[in-house]
Amino acid sequence: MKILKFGGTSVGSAENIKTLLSIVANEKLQSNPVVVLSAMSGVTNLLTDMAEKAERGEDYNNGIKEIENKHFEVIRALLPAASQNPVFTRLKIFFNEIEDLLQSVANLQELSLQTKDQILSYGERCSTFMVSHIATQTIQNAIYVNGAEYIKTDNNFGQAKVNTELTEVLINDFYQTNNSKVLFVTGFISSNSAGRITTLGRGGSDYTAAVWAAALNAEEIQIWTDVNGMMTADPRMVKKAFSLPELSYTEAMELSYFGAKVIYPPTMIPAFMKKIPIVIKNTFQPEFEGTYIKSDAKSSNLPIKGISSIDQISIINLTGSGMVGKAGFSGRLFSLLSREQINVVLITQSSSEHSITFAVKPTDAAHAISFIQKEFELELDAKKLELPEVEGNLAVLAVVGENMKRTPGMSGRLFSALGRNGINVRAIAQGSSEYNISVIIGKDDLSKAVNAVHDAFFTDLKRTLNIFCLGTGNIGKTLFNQLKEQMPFLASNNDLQVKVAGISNTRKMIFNTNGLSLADWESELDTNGEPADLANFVERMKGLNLPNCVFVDNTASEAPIQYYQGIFESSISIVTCNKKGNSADFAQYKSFKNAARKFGVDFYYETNVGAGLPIIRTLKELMMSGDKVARIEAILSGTISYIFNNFKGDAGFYETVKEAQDLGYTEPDPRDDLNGKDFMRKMLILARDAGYPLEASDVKIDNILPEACLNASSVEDFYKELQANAPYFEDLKNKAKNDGKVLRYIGKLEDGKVNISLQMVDDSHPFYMLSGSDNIISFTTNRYKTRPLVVKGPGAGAEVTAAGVFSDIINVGQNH
Ligand SMILES: NC(=O)C1=CN([C@@H]2O[C@H](COP(=O)(O)OP(=O)(O)OC[C@H]3O[C@@H](n4cnc5c(N)ncnc54)[C@H](O)[C@@H]3O)[C@@H](O)[C@H]2O)C=CC1
Ligand SMILES: N[C@@H](CC=O)C(=O)O
Ligand code: NA
Repeated sequence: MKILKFGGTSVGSAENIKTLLSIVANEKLQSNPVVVLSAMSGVTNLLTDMAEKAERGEDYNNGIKEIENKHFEVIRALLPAASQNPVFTRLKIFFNEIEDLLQSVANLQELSLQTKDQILSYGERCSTFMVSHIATQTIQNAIYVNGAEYIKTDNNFGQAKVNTELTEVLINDFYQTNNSKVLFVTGFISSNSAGRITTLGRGGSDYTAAVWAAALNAEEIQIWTDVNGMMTADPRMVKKAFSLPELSYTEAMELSYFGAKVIYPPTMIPAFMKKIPIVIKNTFQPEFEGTYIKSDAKSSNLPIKGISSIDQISIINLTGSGMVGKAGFSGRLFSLLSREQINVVLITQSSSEHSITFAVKPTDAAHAISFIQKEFELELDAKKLELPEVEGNLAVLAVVGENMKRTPGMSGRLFSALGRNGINVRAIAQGSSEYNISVIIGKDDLSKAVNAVHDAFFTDLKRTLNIFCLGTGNIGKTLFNQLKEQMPFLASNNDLQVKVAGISNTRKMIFNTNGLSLADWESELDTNGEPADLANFVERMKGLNLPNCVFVDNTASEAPIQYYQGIFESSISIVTCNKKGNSADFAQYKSFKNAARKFGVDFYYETNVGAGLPIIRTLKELMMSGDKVARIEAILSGTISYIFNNFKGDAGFYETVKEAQDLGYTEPDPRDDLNGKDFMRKMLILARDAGYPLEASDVKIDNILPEACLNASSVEDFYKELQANAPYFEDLKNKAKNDGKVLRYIGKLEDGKVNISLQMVDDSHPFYMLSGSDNIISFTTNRYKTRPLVVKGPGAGAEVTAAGVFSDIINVGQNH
């Protein structure tokens, strides 16, 4: 025999009651279930509200009308007219009794807990009477049972304690003579030895179900609610939360203690004691298997079962020498708090015994402090104890699961997820059961923390990276295309989901925490974007406080650089192809590196040198393993490389530069390429990464342009000057050709000095053979001494650059 308990929403409307009855009818095919019902959703609140209004002498009549309508609407919808009258009549009697009670409350302007229980009891009585009567239409032998008559309690109105022995006898006696029937039992309500109504407190209908199940040794309790069982986290906070197929009783207890509102486990203890399995089912999706809570839950391979949280908590810190070595101190403290009915959520004590921290509900904090001040007055006066301090605006996050037991690395995983996301942990507690690790963090960080921790533990799910992208030009646009194309690949091969949470260019900006569509981000930005505002873009990114966050700078602008430091400080990683940051003054370059390290995030800029070619990471890996760079020789301007590779035969210089620009090789301002500045930036970044604290002014640059071209005040003028100076470039070309050589613009770092020079090289030079926008770099180091390490390939262009930015982003993802 099974106990089926339905919550408020399941009896909340005609439609839902129909579903409920079909579930009961289906169960009846196996055996007659005992059905426990709650009040219709909203009714208990209405009754409470009316009772309180009556006590204050306010008008409460609208409430009765509302309750009446709720029930009558269902009756009219589900019963044929001829069968409605007996139900109307009985409910009318109930409503009259409620009115009488409220009238006496109003007369006395006093609401005792006893009277309140009496008033609240009508919620379950009305719903259960109504549903049982409707049930008789389709279910044979359905009867109404006032559960208050069989659950006997003490006189603790509002939260009565069950007299188990007596209750079990009464339930069994009743059941013996009625087991051929389908019993519809009121949840939540009970009675004392004098027969007065009492109630079972929070989760009371679950309690009723558990008490009946224990008394009758039921084979299972089904809790029918409106969600898919117990989930790994609150689905309103964590979109990726999923339903758990099985949990142990302990895990269910731990998960529910902090937050998961599906059941209130203390009420299930009678069932736990008798090892009766509990299954949480969804009335609105009956085919869903549900979550099984049982003593022999199959051990799953999930590292944890879930993450629960409380978003409102305060902590109280007690410090002082008076505590050291005093065995009775914490005993006194916590018996005081328990005596005063202050619920302590979590406790930590440092091993020096110099301080105790405990967490309470914010509404209890002030009381706790004043009780402590009274209790420890002597110690406070003698300065053996400091005045207790309260800290508010905090939250608790707890990871829960029996698999954590004796598994090293669990707390490591928790804290590194929190650390990488810049979440400061105020206090920590781990039960010695090792089923639960709880941390106290800032309330504003809770959602970010729960999501980051969920990603860190449930690694079979796709981890989410939230990226905020600045720049939608040549590179930015190409990156979005690549991301769009590679999404399915990333999901299946890297378990990674990249969400573009914000985009800005110089005109407009837009945000979407669910991820902007990569198919139509452009029209989305145009039509729904707000005017761009860089400071605001950065502030909003920080304010959203999303987990696993990356700022991607695809501009050529100096403007974003001033925000890098603050972005790192907010524990947000940066990926950039923009060289302006790393090539400004050395102190700033250094401070970015330090900030990224200090705040535990990544700063990746592979495309600063040689676009997607693995140059920065090659150098970094050499340096990390202790190698020393003796010399770097390199061609690092894709634009100039392209020009020298194609400025041949009849080709004109001006036309070749134009081609390079059209192919997407040049900087937004092509003068930056031709005047050597872009090359200089790359050499400077390499030299710095190789350990030389150089400034831009330390780099000597051979100029390849005539004065007039260098001085051009606009790009348009620049191109005009290139045309006007055609003979100069023709001359250069012919000179090289006549000597059987090619033109090469080569950068060199040696003995800590950097220069970039125009050279004519013959076919014996390793840089002779290049084509397209090829870059080449050769590293001579302690280990690569006689033959250098060489990297060569296309060093400019939108596809290869965006690909480099893309792989930097993926690398950040791998570190999460
Ligand atoms: N083209 C190439 O082969 C390579 C380019 N790069 C770098 O890529 C970067 C981007 O180049 P392109 O895409 O060609 O430039 P672009 O001029 O096509 O696009 C730049 C984008 O940045 C936006 N932007 C500029 N300032 C901004 C600000 N303050 N706030 C918001 N948005 C702003 C612009 O609106 C535009 O959407 C440059 O830093 C360049 O050095 C790096 C390696 C190779
Ligand atoms: N404009 C640059 C592109 C890469 O940084 C170049 O030509 O090399
Ligand atoms: Na590179």
